[in-house]
Formats: sequence, structure tokens, C-alpha cells
Amino acid sequence: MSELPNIVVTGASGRMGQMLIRTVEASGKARVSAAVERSGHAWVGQDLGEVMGVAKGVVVTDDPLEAFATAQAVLDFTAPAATVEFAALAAQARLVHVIGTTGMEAEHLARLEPAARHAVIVRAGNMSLGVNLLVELTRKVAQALDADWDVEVIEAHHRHKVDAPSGTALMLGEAAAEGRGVSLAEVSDRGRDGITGARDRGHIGFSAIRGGDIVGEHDVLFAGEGERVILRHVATDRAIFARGALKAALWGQGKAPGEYSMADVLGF
Ligand SMILES: NC(=O)C1=CN([C@@H]2O[C@H](COP(=O)(O)OP(=O)(O)OC[C@H]3O[C@@H](n4cnc5c(N)ncnc54)[C@H](O)[C@@H]3O)[C@@H](O)[C@H]2O)C=CC1
Ligand SMILES: O=C(O)C1=N[C@H](C(=O)O)C[C@H](O)C1
Repeated sequence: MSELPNIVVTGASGRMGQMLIRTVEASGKARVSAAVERSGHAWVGQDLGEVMGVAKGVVVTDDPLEAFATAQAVLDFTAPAATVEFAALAAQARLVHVIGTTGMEAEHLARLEPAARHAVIVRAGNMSLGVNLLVELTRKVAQALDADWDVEVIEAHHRHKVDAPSGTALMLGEAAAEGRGVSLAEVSDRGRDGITGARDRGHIGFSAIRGGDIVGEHDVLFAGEGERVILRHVATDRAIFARGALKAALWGQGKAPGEYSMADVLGF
């Protein structure tokens, strides 16, 4: 019997699910004890050793309750409706729930609150070290520059991405708004089209590009009169998100119940 922490990966067959399984198994710090997919998915009932060539003996299940029963953490990069269901079950089992899922609306976030009263949740729209550093830099630059500098967050992702702006773009927009001491909800400009009128001073704009296999690129543009400052992160490998998620799962062990961010995990 292994002494390593048991980790469940939900959305096992997904782009991130597969990366998470490989990262956990290669880490030597934890083991994949269960893998969950949605009912009806072709992977349900299959051994990971057969479908992925790693974690032999782990049979993909569509029963999260059973999967969570013997684990210490769950890495969840799926979809908002699934994530809120997993949060309730993870709280019952007192697992650390690492949530990478983006596109969460207010009603989804509200459903995390009762779960966070009983268990540790670490949630971030981006789990990479570089992006979380960029968030801190964005807050600082926004603090230093006044509203004569227009802030625009520009992101690019692969053609399969279903939500926009990206979770990362929203984190960056929030950081810029915090730096300026304003509420993002009041100054956010999303999806300009047609005769929009001139740009409002102090607003924070968002633009989303979707195409090909782009892993994830984010620019925060501060556009002033006669000069521009651009902060940029480019992801070339999904392993950066998986490494952050595993770090969060290990960090969360023994912490008091509550919702935490990657900034907490990284000590920023
Ligand atoms: N926070 C971060 O660092 C990152 C977050 N993401 C986010 O992670 C999410 C997933 O991204 P991808 O892996 O690219 O998507 P994907 O579509 O490749 O994978 C999602 C997986 O979740 C599964 N799923 C959906 N509902 C389920 C349910 N009820 N039970 C079990 N499995 C279920 C799907 O079958 C699919 O295999 C997205 O919201 C994305 O934005 C992606 C990369 C990094
Ligand atoms: O869907 C993706 O792929 C990604 N999603 C996250 C987001 O919405 O920001 C993180 C990363 O950019 C990749």
C-alpha cells in the first residue's frame, strides 16, 4: 500500500485531465487513485493503463462519490455544472478540491460557499506560476498609472475553448481594477461591436481570439499618450497548469476549511 496522497482526477479524458494524470503519476509526490468521467463517456469502465499507458489498474468511473471516498484531494478541470456537484461531494468527504474550471457564473460561485465551510477549496482561473506573477505585476502597474492609461486585456486560446473572456483574463482584469481601486463590474467593456462610441476613460476592455491549438496567451496593455506598457504571458505547455494544481493539492492538506487562491498557495 502506497504512502503517497491519493488524488482523484475528474474529466480524466480531457486536455487537462490527461495532463493532470501524467503529471501526478510522474511527480513521485502523489498517486492517481481514481479517475472520473461523465456518464456515457467511452472511457468509463476502461483502465487508464489501456487508454493512456499510465496509472495501470485505475478504472475510469462515472461515480464520483465512490472515487472520493479513499482520496485526499481532487483535481477538477471540467465544466461549471460538474464542478459545483463535485464541490458538494468533496466537502462531504473532506477532500481538498482544486478547481481549475473556468466560465463559472455567480450562481456557480455561490454554490461553492457551503462547500468551503467544510473543506479546503483552491480555485484559480490559471494555476501557473507565471500567470500568478503576472497578476501581481498587473495590480502594481495599475496602481502606478492613472486612468489616462487605457487598460485592455487581450487573450488567445485554442479553437475548442468554450468560455470568454478566459478565466485568466478575468483574473488580470480584477487585478487591474483592484490596483485602480475600482470595481471591475462597473468598468468592464466586453465584446465591442458596431458603433460603440469612443472609449470610456477608466474602463477595462477585454478581447478574445480563438484559433488552432493555442495553449493560452495573455497581454495586459496599458495604452497611454505616446507610449504603451505591455505585460505578457505565453503558455506553450499545459504541464504548467497541472504542476500548479498538484502543488495546490499538496499545500491544502491540513489547512482550515475555506476558499483559497493560487496566490495563497504560492505565498504572493
Ligand atoms: N485554471 C487553469 O489553470 C486552467 C483551467 N482550464 C479550464 O479547465 C477546464 C477544462 O479544460 P480542457 O481540459 O481544455 O477541456 P476538455 O473539454 O478537454 O475537458 C473537460 C473534461 O471534463 C469532462 N466532464 C464534463 N462534465 C463532466 C462530469 N459531469 N463528470 C466528469 N467529467 C466531466 C468532459 O467529458 C471532458 O473530458 C476549462 O474550464 C478550462 O478553461 C484549462 C487549463 C488551465
Ligand atoms: O481553456 C483553456 O485551455 C485555458 N483556460 C484557462 C483560462 O480560461 O484562462 C487557463 C489557460 O489560459 C488555458
